[in-house]
Amino acid sequence: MDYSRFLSVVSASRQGNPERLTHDVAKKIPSAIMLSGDMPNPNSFPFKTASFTIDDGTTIEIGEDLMKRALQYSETSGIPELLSWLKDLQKSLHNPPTANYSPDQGQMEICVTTGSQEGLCKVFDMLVNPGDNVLLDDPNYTGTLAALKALGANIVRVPSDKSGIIPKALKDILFKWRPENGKKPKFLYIIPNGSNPAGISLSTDRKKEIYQLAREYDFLIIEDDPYYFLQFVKTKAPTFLSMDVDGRVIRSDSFSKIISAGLRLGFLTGPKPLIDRIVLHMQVSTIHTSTFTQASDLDLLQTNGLILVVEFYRAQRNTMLAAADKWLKDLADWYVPTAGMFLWIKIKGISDTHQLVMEKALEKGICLVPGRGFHRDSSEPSPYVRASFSFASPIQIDQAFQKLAELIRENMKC
Ligand SMILES: Cc1ncc(COP(=O)(O)O)c(CNc2cc3ccccc3n(O)c2=O)c1O
Repeated sequence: MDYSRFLSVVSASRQGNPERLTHDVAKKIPSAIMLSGDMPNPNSFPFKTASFTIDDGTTIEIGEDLMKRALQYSETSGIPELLSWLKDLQKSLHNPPTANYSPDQGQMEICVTTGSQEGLCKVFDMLVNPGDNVLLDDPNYTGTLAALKALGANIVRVPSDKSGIIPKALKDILFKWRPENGKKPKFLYIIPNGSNPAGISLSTDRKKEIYQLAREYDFLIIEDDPYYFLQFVKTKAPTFLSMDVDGRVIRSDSFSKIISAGLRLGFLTGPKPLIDRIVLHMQVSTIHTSTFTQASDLDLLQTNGLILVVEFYRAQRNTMLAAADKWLKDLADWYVPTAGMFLWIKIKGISDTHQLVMEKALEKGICLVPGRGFHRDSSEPSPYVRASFSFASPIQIDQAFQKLAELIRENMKC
C-alpha cells in the first residue's frame, strides 16, 4: 500500500532525530564506549533494587543491573525484550497476515506507548489534517472525540445499533460520497469490544463486511481495543488485525485494565511505514515510555503471563445487572454488555440526563457520566448515563441504583 495519502502534513514532514538514531544504534553494540548520549551516570540513580509482592504471594525482584537499566533512557519504540514479547503475543492471538510481509508491504511493527491514549493521540496526529473526514459511530469515547475535534477533523457519524456499526449504512455513506463532500475519509475508528460508553461488541460477520469496505473504498481502520481481555464470551471474535491482508489496520492495545492504569503501558501494532512515523513523533515528545514501567511490566508478564481478570469483571457486571433489574426495571432500558466495563442506561421520561447526573446524583454521592458528552455534538441532549461496574463494591452498586431510582421518580413528578 502507498501510505502517503493518509499522512498529515506535519507527519509527512517529520525527520529522524540524529541523536536518537545514534543512541538506538549504539545500544546494539554493548561494548561501545558511550560518549554520544545525554545519559545520566547510572551510579547516580537513587534506587538500587526493588521487590514487588504480587497477589499470589510471590515476589518479583529488580536487581542492581536491571534497576540501572530501568532508570535509564531506552529505545524509542520500546525495550527490545518487551517488543519481542509483544510481537509473539500478537502473532499468537491474532496471527496477522502482515507478520510475514516485507517492510514496504506493510510488515507488522509494534511501538510501546505511554498508555493506549498516547498511541491514539499520535495516530490521529499522524493522519489528520484540519478538515479531513473521519468515520466514527456515535456515541463514542470522549478521549478520541476530544483529540479529533482539536485536530479539526470532520467526524462523519456512521449509524450503529446494539450490535455495533451497521455495514450497509457505512456502505451507503461511502457509495454516495461526492467530491463536494471533500476528500474521501482516511480512516474508520472503532472500539470493537465492550465499546466505551455503549458496551457494544462487533460481530465477526460485521467486521468482515467492514474490512471489505475498507479495501473497496481504501480507508484505514483504527482498532482501539482496551477491553479485548475483558470479553465475557466463550469465543472471542477475530480482530481486524487478524484479517488485515492489506496492511490497513492500526491496532491499539492497553495494559490499563489487566495490569495497571497508573503504570501507563499500551502499544500500537500496525504497518511498519506508519509505526515508523509514530516513532519519529515520539522521539520529539516523550522520547520513550518509562523504561521502569516497561521493565517491571515485562518482568511480571514473563513470570506470570497475562493475568486474566475477566472473571472478576464478569461478576461485577452481573452485580450491576442484578441491581438494575431490582431498582430500574420500569424506569430505564439497557442491554447486557458482552465485554468491557460499562452499562449504557437509557432513562425513561427524560430528554437529557446532564442535570440529573451532574447535580442531583452528585448531591447524593453517586458518580455517573451523562450521555451527551459521548456524542460528536456534546450540546445534543441525551437520555443516557454511563455506569461503570469496574470500581464500586456490590453493596455500593446496589445503593447507587436505589438512589438513582429515587432521583428518577422525583424527576418524573416535576
Ligand atoms: C476506548 C478507550 N480507548 C483508550 C483509552 C485509554 O486507555 P489507557 O490505555 O489507559 O491510556 C480508554 C480509557 N478510557 C477512560 C480512561 C479514563 C481515565 C481517567 C478517568 C476517566 C477515564 N474514563 O472515563 C475513560 O473512559 C478507552 O476507554
